[in-house]
Amino acid sequence: MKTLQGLLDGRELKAILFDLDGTLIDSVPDLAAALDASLEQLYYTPAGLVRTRSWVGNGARKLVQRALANALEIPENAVSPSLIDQLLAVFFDHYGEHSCEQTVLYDGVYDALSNWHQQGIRMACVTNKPARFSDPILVHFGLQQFMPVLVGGDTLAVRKPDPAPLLLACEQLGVDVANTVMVGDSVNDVRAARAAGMPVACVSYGYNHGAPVADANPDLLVDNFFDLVRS
Ligand SMILES: O=C(O)COP(=O)(O)O
Ligand SMILES: [Mg+2]
Repeated sequence: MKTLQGLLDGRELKAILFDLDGTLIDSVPDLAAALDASLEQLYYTPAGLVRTRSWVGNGARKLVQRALANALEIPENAVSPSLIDQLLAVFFDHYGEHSCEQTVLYDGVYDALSNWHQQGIRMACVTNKPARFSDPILVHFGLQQFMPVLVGGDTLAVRKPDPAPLLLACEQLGVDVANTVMVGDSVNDVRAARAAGMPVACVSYGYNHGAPVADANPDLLVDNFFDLVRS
């Protein structure tokens, strides 16, 4: 079986970058509740959990754009920016108030991060979720003590699949890209890692727009964090 260390061709594993939604936390119940409350407030039909799950992963603006395309039954690129801005503002209010109510850590995440931390592995969170929502979630679940660096979807002008957020995380951790591995749940994480020049492991249980993340050909695919530690 391949290992995280084994992905580095003999170079030492010094850092791991983690995606947030669908990798460390199951956030869709809170995202869907906030999205549906926002849609209803503006007199659109609510979207529900299953649809919301398939829309997460490209940041809050895209989530809202996809919800509007669905509600108005028009293509995503035909949704007007002013409608997106309007729903996004309402969504931010709802999600900001209720981001940690139904959200849970996936099994094994806390202990795995604690273990790697004890081994001296440096860790960062690189998510497309805006930083002001991601930070309180990391604090709520006690993960901030293991991950001193957070690069959110609005930290830079670009987001995953652009490699820049991953490169910034390495810089802030003070670790070379050559000693770093990305762990995510979607094709965006795989593309960003490839473009940054680092190997990528994926969890199979995440979101990935409703498609199996195996299709994106990660270097390692695991079903849970226990396997990621064991591997
Ligand atoms: O789309 C989002 O807001 C979150 O995406 P993530 O999977 O990069 O954490
Ligand atoms: Mg994700």
